[in-house]
Amino acid sequence: MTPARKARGGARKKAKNGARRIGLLGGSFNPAHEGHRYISLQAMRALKLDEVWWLVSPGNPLKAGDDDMAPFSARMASARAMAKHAPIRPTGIEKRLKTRYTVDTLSKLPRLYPRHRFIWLMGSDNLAQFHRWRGWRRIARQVPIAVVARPGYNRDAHASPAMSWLRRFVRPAGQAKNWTRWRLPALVLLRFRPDPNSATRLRAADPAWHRRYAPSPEPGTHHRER
Ligand SMILES: Nc1ncnc2c1ncn2[C@@H]1O[C@H](COP(=O)(O)OP(=O)(O)OP(=O)(O)O)[C@@H](O)[C@H]1O
Ligand SMILES: O=C(O)c1ccc[n+]([C@@H]2O[C@H](COP(=O)([O-])O)[C@@H](O)[C@H]2O)c1
Repeated sequence: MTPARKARGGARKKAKNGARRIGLLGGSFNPAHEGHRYISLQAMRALKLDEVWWLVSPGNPLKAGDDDMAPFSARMASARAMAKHAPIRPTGIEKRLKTRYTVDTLSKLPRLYPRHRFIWLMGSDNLAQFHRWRGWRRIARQVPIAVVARPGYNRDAHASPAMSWLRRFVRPAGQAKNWTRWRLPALVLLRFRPDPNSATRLRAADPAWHRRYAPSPEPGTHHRER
């Protein structure tokens, strides 16, 4: 091999090895909670990630019309507060890209971030209804998927229609750090200490939670004291 060719090969190798390893946690974050933070940090360790991106959804297609969905700005603000001082990046990229379906988001990301490698993270509640997502088999061919066990959902997830197809692609959790080398589809099941936090529970305790994140009024628009 000529020295120039060797150098080119070396550069290519470096680019591949230097790729950022990103976990994508899509969600409504209505609101963000400790469970999101906990599973993100645990997944970072288990999958040797550089960062976890929280894709704050402009609107989950399966939750369209839910009247307890807070405004995007409040959900985003709660995600920013919950992600503080952690290698977690809340992002409104789906709003910017105008994508609502995960399959569409995932087909755009590689062109925008050619030096990043992505793995999709989700709780087992989402695996239980994954067969209802648009193009779910295509999603499994786009990125590896890591499913995090969630109290109360694991049985349904394992018996789910999606799992009856995905089961043959399950990889051992002990090999989770090798996910960038997996042939797709590939699914890994991660078990951490079960985390009982849920946004449903938080909304039940404080339905007006989003008011805490309401934008402050423009100067001069607040009510005068009587
Ligand atoms: N405690 C948890 N354990 C495991 N996964 C979780 C947990 N909380 C949230 N997730 C996962 O994080 C992602 C985003 O979750 P989401 O924003 O819908 O929060 P949620 O608590 O599930 O909300 P809701 O109760 O409104 O359905 C989903 O993949 C969900 O499965
Ligand atoms: O693409 C779909 O058909 C689809 C259907 C349901 C949910 N999702 C995605 O799943 C993620 C979790 O949503 P949620 O509302 O359960 O937090 C979020 O990124 C949604 O956009 C995606």
